[in-house]
Order: sequence, then C-alpha cells, then structure tokens
Amino acid sequence: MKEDRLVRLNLDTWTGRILLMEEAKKITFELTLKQLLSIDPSEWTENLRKIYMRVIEGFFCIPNPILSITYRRAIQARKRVAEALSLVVRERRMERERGITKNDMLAALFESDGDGSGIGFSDDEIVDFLVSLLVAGYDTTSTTITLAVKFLTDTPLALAQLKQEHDEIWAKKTASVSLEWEDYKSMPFTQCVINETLRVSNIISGVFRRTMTDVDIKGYTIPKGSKVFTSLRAVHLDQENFKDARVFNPWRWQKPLDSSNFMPFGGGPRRCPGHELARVALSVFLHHLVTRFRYSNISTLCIHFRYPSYI
Ligand code: HEM
Repeated sequence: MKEDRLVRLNLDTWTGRILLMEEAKKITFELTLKQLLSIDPSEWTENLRKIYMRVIEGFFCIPNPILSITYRRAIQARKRVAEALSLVVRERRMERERGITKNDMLAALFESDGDGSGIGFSDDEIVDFLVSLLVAGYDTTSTTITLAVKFLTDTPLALAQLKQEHDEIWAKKTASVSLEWEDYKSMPFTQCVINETLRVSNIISGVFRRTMTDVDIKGYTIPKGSKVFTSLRAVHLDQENFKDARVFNPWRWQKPLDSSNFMPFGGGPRRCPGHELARVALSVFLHHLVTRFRYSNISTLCIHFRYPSYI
C-alpha cells in the first residue's frame, strides 16, 4: 500500500517530542498528493503545503479582501497553489500523449468524459477539482487522526486492545514488508476506534441540503425549496441513539448498530468520496504508532477548535 510507505517515512523522522496535529497534517497532505497526482514527498510538496495552509486560513476569516488581510493572503495563495498544480497537470497531459500513464486520480480525470459531452475536463476544471479535494481531505483527516490518538490515550484499555490487534499483524511481517489491503481488512477493533472517534468528535458537524418537496417532520412542514442544515452531530450525540453518547466507547461498535444513526461522511449521492481513503490513512497511521512507539501526553493544554459549532 502506498499509504504504508509514506506513513513510515514520516514516523521514521520522529524523535523526542512531536506536535501530533502538525505531523498529522503533513502526513495527510502527502498522502492526498500521492493519491491525486502520484507525487512523492519532497521540498516541493512541503513548500506547496505551506502556501496551501494560507488558503485554509482564509476559510476562518471575514470573507472580504478589504477588511481581512488573511482573506487577501488566502486568495493569493489559492492562485499560487493552482499555478503549481496547473504545471503538473500540463506536464502529465504531455506524458499521456507520449503513452505514459499512471494509476491515480489525475489519470482518472483525464479519462473521464466529464458531463458526457465527449469533451472531457479542461485543465482549469481539473485544477479546480484537485484544489477542492485537497481542501476536503486535509483538516478532516488530520484532525480525526489527532483526536483518535487523544481518545486512545485517555482510554488505556482501548489502546491496549488496539495495540494487541496491530501487534498480531506486525508479528506476521518483517520490518521491510508493507501493509497490504488484506491487513487493512483485518483490523476490526481499529474500525471500531475510528467509528467512535468520528461519532464523538464529528469533524463535520452537519451538511446542507435543499428540500425537493414539502417535508413533514415532527408536526412541522418544511416547504419545498428550503435550505436545511442537517446536524450530524445532533444525531451522533443523541442519548436515544447511543447510550452514554458523550463517552468514547469503541466497544459499542462490536454489536450491530442502526447505520441510519451514523453518518460522519454524510449520505446519498453527495456522500464523501474520500471516506475509504480517510479510513485507510487512519488505520495505517495507528498501526505504525502503536507497533513502533510508546508515547505519553506531555501537554496539559486543551484542544481548541477553529470550527464554528452549530449545536
Ligand atoms: C475523516 C475524514 C473525512 C470526513 C469526516 C469527511 C466528511 C465529509 C462530509 C460529511 C461530507 C459531506 C457529504 C454530504 O453532503 O452528504 C464530505 C464531502 C466531501 N468530501 Fe469528505 N470527509 C473526510 C475526508 C475526505 C477525504 C480524504 C477526501 C478526498 C481526498 C474528501 C473529499 C470530499 C469531497 C470531494 C466532498 C464533496 C462531495 C460532494 O459534494 O459531492 N473527504 N466529506
């Protein structure tokens, strides 16, 4: 698995004290670039990430270029990221014309017929899509990685059980053999930990939808055409759906649960297309963390989130 090598490379550089959230962001960015464009980590990718972080900062400020310097910087950074990606896309198109193909998202976008007109996507459309994918997968996955480690650190029994699962996988391998898809599929308790992290911490607190017809719900009618915010967090933290809903309890996932009460990746045709990539990144990261490191939390700081909360 590509993810395995990249996570290993990153964790190999860890010595002494690390800032987990920062490391998780770096890993997530590298994994996403690898999936999208087959680009390996380098000075170029790290520089791109630094520019890109300014784009992300722009999401959390007043969206007005006159009032906010952060917003102005974000717009400039977005342009620079798009320019860098445009060069990659152009080069890859030329390679493709010479018969060189790769197995990644960009190759799939080149092959795609777009809207079915037979024309396919233009380079600008592809770049725009790539920037959106980088945004969608970056803070979500890296925050979930960080929170999973936090919950595990606070729940030693869960950490011990997770470690046992990964030690068993590790015992079947030598240090140089990477994780395979079958290994990923044999991590049932890890998936319980991931589900529970997503449920309790719920990075995306909800999704917007527009009603296509009048909707009757609990004695109220939401008229056709209304914009509705559906709070995933409200469902995930409802005591009626999950006993002791605010407690991190990965074992609850060992019994079948009503899947309609669990939608960390949204639902329907707009469901998050990166859900499996996020799960793989988390699983591979946790595997290497618990098999190769012993760690303790040396920070007493609270985690403060930049995200607005809807409930
Ligand atoms: C833990 C990590 C992640 C979480 C919790 C998450 C969650 C979500 C949620 C709730 C939505 C809205 C879905 C809906 O409207 O029904 C969404 C959409 C989306 N996500 Fe993720 N996501 C994660 C990781 C990723 C990754 C790694 C990628 C790709 C690299 C990605 C790409 C997208 C895209 C492109 C959309 C928009 C889909 C559309 O509107 O059709 N996400 N995600």
